Amino acid sequence: AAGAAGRGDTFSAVTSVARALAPERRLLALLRRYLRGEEARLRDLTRFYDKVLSLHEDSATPVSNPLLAFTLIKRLQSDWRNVVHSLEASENTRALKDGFEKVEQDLPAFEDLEGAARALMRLQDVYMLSVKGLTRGVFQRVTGSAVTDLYSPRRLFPLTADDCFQVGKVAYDMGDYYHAIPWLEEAVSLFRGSYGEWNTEDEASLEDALDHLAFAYFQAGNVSFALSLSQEFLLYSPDNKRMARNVLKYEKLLAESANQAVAEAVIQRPNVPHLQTRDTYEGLCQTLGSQPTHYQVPSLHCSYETNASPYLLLQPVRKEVVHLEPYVVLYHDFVSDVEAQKIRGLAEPWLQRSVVASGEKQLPVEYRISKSAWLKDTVDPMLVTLDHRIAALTGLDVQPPYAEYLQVVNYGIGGHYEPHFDHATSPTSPLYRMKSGNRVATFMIYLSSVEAGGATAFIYANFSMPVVKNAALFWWNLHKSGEGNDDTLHAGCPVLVGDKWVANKWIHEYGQEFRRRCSSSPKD
Ligand SMILES: O=C(O)CCC(=O)C(=O)O
Ligand SMILES: [Fe+2]
Repeated sequence: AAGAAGRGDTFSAVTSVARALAPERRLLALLRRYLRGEEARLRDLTRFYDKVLSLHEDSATPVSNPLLAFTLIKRLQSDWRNVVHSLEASENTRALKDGFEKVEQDLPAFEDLEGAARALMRLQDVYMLSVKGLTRGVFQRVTGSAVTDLYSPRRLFPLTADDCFQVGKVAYDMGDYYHAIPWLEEAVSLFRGSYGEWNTEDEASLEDALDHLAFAYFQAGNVSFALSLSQEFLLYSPDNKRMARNVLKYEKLLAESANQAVAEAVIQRPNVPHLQTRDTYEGLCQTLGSQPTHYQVPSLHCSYETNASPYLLLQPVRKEVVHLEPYVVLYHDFVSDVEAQKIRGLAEPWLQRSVVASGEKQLPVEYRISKSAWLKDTVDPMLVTLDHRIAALTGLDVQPPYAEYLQVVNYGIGGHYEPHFDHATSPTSPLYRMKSGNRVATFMIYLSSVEAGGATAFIYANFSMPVVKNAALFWWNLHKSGEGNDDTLHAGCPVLVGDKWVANKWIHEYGQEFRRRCSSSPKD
């Protein structure tokens, strides 16, 4: 089916995560059938066992009874053989495995596990969340001694030792010990607490977690932690030669450095090269909605926009000027709940992993985690109505090719769009293929609310807009001269909790000549 999540394509949109509930329900039905089968089998074995046992427990078992003698011989010659060689257990297992194979092509792939683990680490970084808290199922920011709940879930979903191990392992395998350490710490501490209990579904054990954590500490320059974790490992697996060699190596290193003062290595968060603006960006994501209000800036105001349009005179839209340079406005209740839901529904079957322009190509990237779909006006008459409304509000021509089709976006787990420009910054950009110039303006509609996170942050303009369901955000990307306005650098913050949907209408330069006068001053 169109839009069905392929393997490795589940984590990048919350809708596709939701779709993964279906195969799990099939697996549950399969396991229930298996358990019923095994219960029946064990009940029958228990019946046979009890029957034979009762014959033996009767001290006066009269072997002289020819009937009893016959059944004893029959049991030993035939019954026991049938019991021991019964195929039922393997038939039950076979059915379980065959059923699993049928579901298998619909299951998330390793890329999904990696993507979901990286999402947790991204949320941990951007919102300064405590890993210990996340493990317990809470979203807490810990700064010094202050603990703030960023979101209080109605029900806690704590993580297991093996869950934490898998997150840590994804970081570990990328050589990212900064993130590997806290997650493996949680894994070790949870595995210690339940030592001796084994869960069938677990991939890892206390030994695995100790092994990885010891090496991560060693890589991070903390030899004494690496040593004590390795020694603990040897308590459980004394015959492991590799670990015994590591212990000797760590002891030697510590003895050598005992005379010199060792500076405790402080491990740095891995740097993302394309994100120089990281600190500002993350600050804006954390302080959701830090836009100045009109009380602070008198020229920012609220009004009912009619724009002399007959359409808007009938139904004015409440307009809030959010920022002046660059000029950003928010139109409240631009769509209704029904319209927002309709647009999401129209797009859903066509959602594909979002791409970004990279040179002349379009590629999926780690810094944009979402799925999106393009909706032509011909898909539904409601989209034409929407275009008319955008045109009435902005005074711009949004007919193709002067504007792009509507791009509907659904964010994934920790989904985000790191700081970027909507307009092309290189003459070879695929955006110019429409031959109607650059993206002069963005009209972005919030089609959902979110529980936490997911604000739209304007980095250089230094404000962020929290998701306001049904509202639309408008801004000019280009100066009147046609030059890109660098102050429009903006981002979609990672979604902490929720299913975030937006729709973009990108309006191009051509066609607007008489609607927005040009100017040779780049400042306009
Ligand atoms: O989701 C957001 O808040 C921003 C989205 C955005 O900037 C984009 O899609 O170009
Ligand atoms: Fe954007």
